[in-house]
Amino acid sequence: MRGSASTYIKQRGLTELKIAGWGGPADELRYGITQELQHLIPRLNYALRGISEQQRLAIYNKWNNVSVVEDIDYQVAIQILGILAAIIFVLMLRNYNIKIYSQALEVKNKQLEELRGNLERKNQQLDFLSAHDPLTKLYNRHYFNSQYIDKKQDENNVEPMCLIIMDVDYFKLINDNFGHNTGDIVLAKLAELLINTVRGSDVVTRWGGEEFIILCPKLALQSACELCQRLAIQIQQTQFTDGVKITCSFGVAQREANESILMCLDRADKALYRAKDGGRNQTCIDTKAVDF
Ligand SMILES: Nc1nc2c(ncn2[C@@H]2O[C@H](COP(=O)(O)OP(=O)(O)OP(=O)(O)O)[C@@H](O)[C@H]2O)c(=O)[nH]1
Repeated sequence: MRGSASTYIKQRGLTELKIAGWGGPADELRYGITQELQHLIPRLNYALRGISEQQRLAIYNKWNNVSVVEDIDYQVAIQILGILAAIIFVLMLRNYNIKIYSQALEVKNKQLEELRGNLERKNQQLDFLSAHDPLTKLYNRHYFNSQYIDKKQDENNVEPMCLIIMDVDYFKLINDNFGHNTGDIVLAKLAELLINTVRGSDVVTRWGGEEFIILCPKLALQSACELCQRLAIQIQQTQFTDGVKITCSFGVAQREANESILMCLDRADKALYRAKDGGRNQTCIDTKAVDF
């Protein structure tokens, strides 16, 4: 078979054919024989054993023209290595880019977090400013209006509720005699005194320049008047600043059934007017609802 493959290769001119495998000269010499000639086998074997190694190689080379090429295709290996290196490089580049991007994202996130915190603080400040008076830190008129005047009140609420309007007497003189700054200090201290004296549930509002409203839920008229007395005494006893002493006038009204807070406030205001008219430093009460 080997002889015929070799002949076939020669006949066809397949001299460039490369066969991977092993078929070196160490191969034993073999022969094929037809059945009729079997009696020649012992003699042929004897003849084969008598062939020297050199002769064997000569026979082999004559009939076996297949050369063994131990060929490793370095070009393919280099190409594969190149592709692998390129893939590794691309992956490393991608990882590097992801790392840089993540770091930049982290910085941006931190900045965003700071901005969010600042915005939240600013919003809280804005919320506070929209509801409070900056000088006294009490609720402002806008807050009182939105919470108690504009909002529909619960008409079925039968709990007593009182409104007190308090105004500083002759406050203009304090400004005139001691200066506007001193006037501001007096107002801020007065606000502190009010907050420290009323109950936690009472709502103290700076209604205007030196005018304040105290909304007292679940408080009967008598108790509201007593609160005014307590406040009047404390205010008279307080040294506000630089020996400045003040007095205040109070108007009180208890909310009638189904009466709006605005109407009740109007009655309290009228009572305050009477207190001022009656000589100041006193409390006046309005007991009946007013028709508009
Ligand atoms: N310092 C200071 N003064 C203020 C402020 N708001 C209003 N005022 C002053 O408060 C004074 C109020 O004066 P008036 O309305 O005449 O009342 P009054 O002098 O208290 O007199 P009666 O209320 O009638 O007892 C004015 O001089 C205002 O300029 C403020 O925020 N700070």
